Amino acid sequence: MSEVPNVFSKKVADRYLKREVLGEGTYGVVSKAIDTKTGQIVAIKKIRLGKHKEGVNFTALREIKLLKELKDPHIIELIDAFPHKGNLHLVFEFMETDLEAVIRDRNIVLSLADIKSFLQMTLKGLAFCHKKWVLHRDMKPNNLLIGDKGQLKLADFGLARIFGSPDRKFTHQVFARWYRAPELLFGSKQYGPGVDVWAAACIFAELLLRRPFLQGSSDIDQLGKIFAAFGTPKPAQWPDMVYLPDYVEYQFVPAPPLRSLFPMASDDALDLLSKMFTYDPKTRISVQQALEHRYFTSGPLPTEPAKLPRPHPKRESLNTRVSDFNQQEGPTVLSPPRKSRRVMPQRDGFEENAHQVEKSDEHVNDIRQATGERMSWNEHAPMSIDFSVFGSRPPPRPTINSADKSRLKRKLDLEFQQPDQD
Ligand SMILES: Nc1ncnc2c1ncn2[C@@H]1O[C@H](COP(=O)(O)OP(=O)(O)OP(=O)(O)O)[C@@H](O)[C@H]1O
Repeated sequence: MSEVPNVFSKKVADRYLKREVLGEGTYGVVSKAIDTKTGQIVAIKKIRLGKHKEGVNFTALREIKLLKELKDPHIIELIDAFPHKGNLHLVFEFMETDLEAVIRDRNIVLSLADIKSFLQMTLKGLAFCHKKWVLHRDMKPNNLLIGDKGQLKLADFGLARIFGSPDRKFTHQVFARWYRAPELLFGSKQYGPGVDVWAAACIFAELLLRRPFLQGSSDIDQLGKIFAAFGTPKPAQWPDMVYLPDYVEYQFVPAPPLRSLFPMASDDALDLLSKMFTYDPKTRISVQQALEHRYFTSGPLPTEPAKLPRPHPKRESLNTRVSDFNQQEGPTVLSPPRKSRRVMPQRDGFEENAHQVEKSDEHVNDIRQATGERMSWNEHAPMSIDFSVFGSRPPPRPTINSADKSRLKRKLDLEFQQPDQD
């Protein structure tokens, strides 16, 4: 802590002694603090009220009260909430690190049992909230906090509902897109718990690959990445898709075998993944069903939380993230006709991919070498495959013209510019 005198003595609401800033997220700055009433270390999130300048409305206050009552071993406890100098302060239990730090720490080897344990705790937290009819809507590894005994807890639960969908203009918010379900990307306004299941599946995939699985650079590109991985959905597979507000037709591409994307995963893991990544939210597995999947009872059993690997010191700058991840190439957006605009994943590269992926471990090692990945992981180490290595040449740039581009962007990003109505 560099400027101890300034921050150390700051007392908020006659109870909390604010310490250093831990970071800044979508809704505002988070600081470490001591609760003088209990002696407990806490994290205080100062919510910028922004559009809600007139104050937090009654509904928001009621929702916050509800969040305070959501108590579960896998949910971050909201200890207190109070207004201070025109900002709303939310006081949470303090957590040591988060899942993003675990995934990114290359000194950490994650065994299949560790991955199972992290996923199980994530799903347990979600199951508790879904039972209480609360959705998370912004699941991503940095919202999964990890305590000093290895316990994983979901953070930021319900905030999207209270304060509106996060404003994607914040740099760090681009990551949230990678975890968005296809129905959200197609503009669905009547989504349900399936959005959290999709996001949990992306996190499961990320634990296996040790890199974000579907790194779209725009909402259109995100759908392109999803379709490249699982095949373009046919209407029979997802009948409601064509009626979604922002539906655009994408060129059909077949799905490569799931095994080719996750060579190290067990059959049970792949089966669960495919059920969580089901396109139609109506047939997507629920969190409770996912928890009852045989993946969790077949060996290796989930590692006990206290025995899970944890990074040493945490807390890196939010700004380092973009450059850390190797962004994948975007899909090709074909020119109009407007109504039948099509977006297609990089087809050539992908066919090559499908051909190549009938592979052995030897092939996996080739890919590792091609991507410059470390070879030091042991047998249990998860691996990571970069889609882009399959295509030998970079895809052509999107040919969509700028007027159409801004129209499409407006359409697809609309919900981020307005607080949610629900
Ligand atoms: N309960 C907590 N205990 C310890 N650190 C926390 C806690 N909550 C948040 N932090 C840390 O504070 C910083 C900001 O967190 P915040 O949740 O506001 O944003 P974020 O998770 O980084 O991004 P986003 O808002 O996009 O989810 C992060 O470094 C986060 O790990």
